[in-house]
Amino acid sequence: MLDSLVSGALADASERRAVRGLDLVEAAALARPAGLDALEALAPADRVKIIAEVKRSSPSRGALAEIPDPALLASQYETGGASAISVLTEVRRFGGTLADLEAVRAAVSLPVLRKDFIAEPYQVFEARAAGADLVLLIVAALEQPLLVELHSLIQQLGMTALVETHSADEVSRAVDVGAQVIGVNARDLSTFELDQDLFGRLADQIPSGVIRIAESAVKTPADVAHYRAAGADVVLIGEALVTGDPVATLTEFLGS
Ligand SMILES: O=P(O)(O)OC[C@@H](O)[C@@H](O)c1c[nH]c2ccccc12
Repeated sequence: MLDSLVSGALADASERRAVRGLDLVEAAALARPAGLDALEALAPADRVKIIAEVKRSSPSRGALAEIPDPALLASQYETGGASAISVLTEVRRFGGTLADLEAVRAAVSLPVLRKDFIAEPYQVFEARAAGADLVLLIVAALEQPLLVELHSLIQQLGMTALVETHSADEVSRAVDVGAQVIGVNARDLSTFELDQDLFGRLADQIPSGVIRIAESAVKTPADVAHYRAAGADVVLIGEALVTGDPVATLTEFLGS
């Protein structure tokens, strides 16, 4: 499944590139005002932080919410106390677009994450051109040399990579590239199985000084507390926020 998500995302990127070539996207990326400091926004604090996700659907859960106005949802996330906004830009299975990300960028003053299946430099330039401050890199989808290349391009463009892992081996690969932000996804992107205890098993392997993010499977304040107790600085939440009242849910989760 992960392979087909990546190849779909690359096919879509190559269609976009046929319309708007690498030179144009690169120029647009370089013309953007400097991005926001995601490392500062997500820095460990005496309370847990939340990255709130704009997510219409997913291959494992199907349709979640229509989200006719992603900018409005993102503003509600900001009001509710989110520290950053994640925007799914994958079209085929998640129903997102880069236009969603641009709209969100214009509506909030928080760092914005491009959540997609990034596997080539063109997609990184697109992210910056659309106003992203953070870009997701999924270790399981990338050979190490490509992970190194994309990670360094993200940094050169003044952005921060959220390097996503799902095993001890992947955490060491993330540490090897010098990741400053490491996520552990409770969902296995090949089988879609959830393991909420995976974060706790891997957290000790993430060096201190690196921001630790627990991703997926948060439905209740107790789930937030569970990840916090296991050492999460930040929790990334999608479904529970798009299917509930965003401000009330965030307020409740941040109080936990
Ligand atoms: O909706 P949830 O269970 O709160 O999960 C959010 C987020 O972690 C999930 O959307 C996600 C984590 N890593 C990904 C990689 C690609 C696509 C989606 C994801």
